[in-house]
Amino acid sequence: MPQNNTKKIINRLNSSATEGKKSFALLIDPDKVQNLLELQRIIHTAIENKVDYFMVGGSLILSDFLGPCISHIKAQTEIPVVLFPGNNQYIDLQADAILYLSLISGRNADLLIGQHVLSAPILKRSKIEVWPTGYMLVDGGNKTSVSYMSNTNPIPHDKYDIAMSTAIAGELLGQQLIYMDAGSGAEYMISDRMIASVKRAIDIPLIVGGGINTVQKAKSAWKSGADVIVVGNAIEKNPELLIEITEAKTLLNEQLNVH
Ligand SMILES: CC(C)=CCC/C(C)=C/CC/C(C)=C/CC/C(C)=C/COP(=O)(O)OP(=O)(O)O
Ligand SMILES: O=P(O)(O)OC[C@@H](O)CO
Ligand SMILES: [Mg+2]
Repeated sequence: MPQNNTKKIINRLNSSATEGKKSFALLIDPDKVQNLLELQRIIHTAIENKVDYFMVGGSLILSDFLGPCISHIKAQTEIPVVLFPGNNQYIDLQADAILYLSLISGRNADLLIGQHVLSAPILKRSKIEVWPTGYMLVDGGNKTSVSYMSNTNPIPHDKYDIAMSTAIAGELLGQQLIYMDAGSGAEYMISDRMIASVKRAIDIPLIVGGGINTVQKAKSAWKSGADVIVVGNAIEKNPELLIEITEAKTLLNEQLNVH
């Protein structure tokens, strides 16, 4: 059975990026959801404030909440749910799309191609949109779950040329998105200068995440060139931040004259 070739959601993401419209993805880690009531509260706030994407996933998922998280969101909204899997076990085909991550900042063959071989047939048979994504870890000051679990060295925080060359290589290899991540709960987010140099070098959308924990950091990531920012930890700690960030996004898009 063929893959869904229409790829409506990534096409929309591409158009927004081309127009310069900024987007916001809320990352939900199924293991951090205490109960369905709490999940319901965050989903409700996210829908009310019109987040652009839900991302669901983690480096290590121990709970049985991945499926219920996705079905709860899907039951209430058309906002796309995008899987953000740490490995081929964390796939749930109820999601609308999957970040098909290849960890191009690392030299771990399993995360460059191994997990893909294991998951390719099931994805090919499904209707989920598969988004080929060059995933780049950048040092954010502390050891994060993703750097430990991936057993790779992140790109040093101030090595702009390495980041730029890696992103270009990803694009030339056919990746459709670049995701630069300082890792969940990073001490410091990716620098404005690195975001700007990567954005200038590529013609595909740029997703930035890791350590974005204030509205100022969200704005500076967008202004530096991120098309989509991803926030997880900080909203788990303070759900009000979701409202502030979505307001800042609306304002910025108005200033940029993109709606
Ligand atoms: C192709 C398929 C099916 C999987 C790809 C697998 C790859 C390449 C993964 C890259 C390495 C990795 C472990 C990514 C996980 C990134 C992720 C979902 C991070 C979310 O945050 P956590 O790392 O769970 O942070 P916490 O410590 O805050 O829970
Ligand atoms: O949890 P935070 O630090 O917001 O990071 C989000 C995401 O980029 C992690 O992979
Ligand atoms: Mg996690």
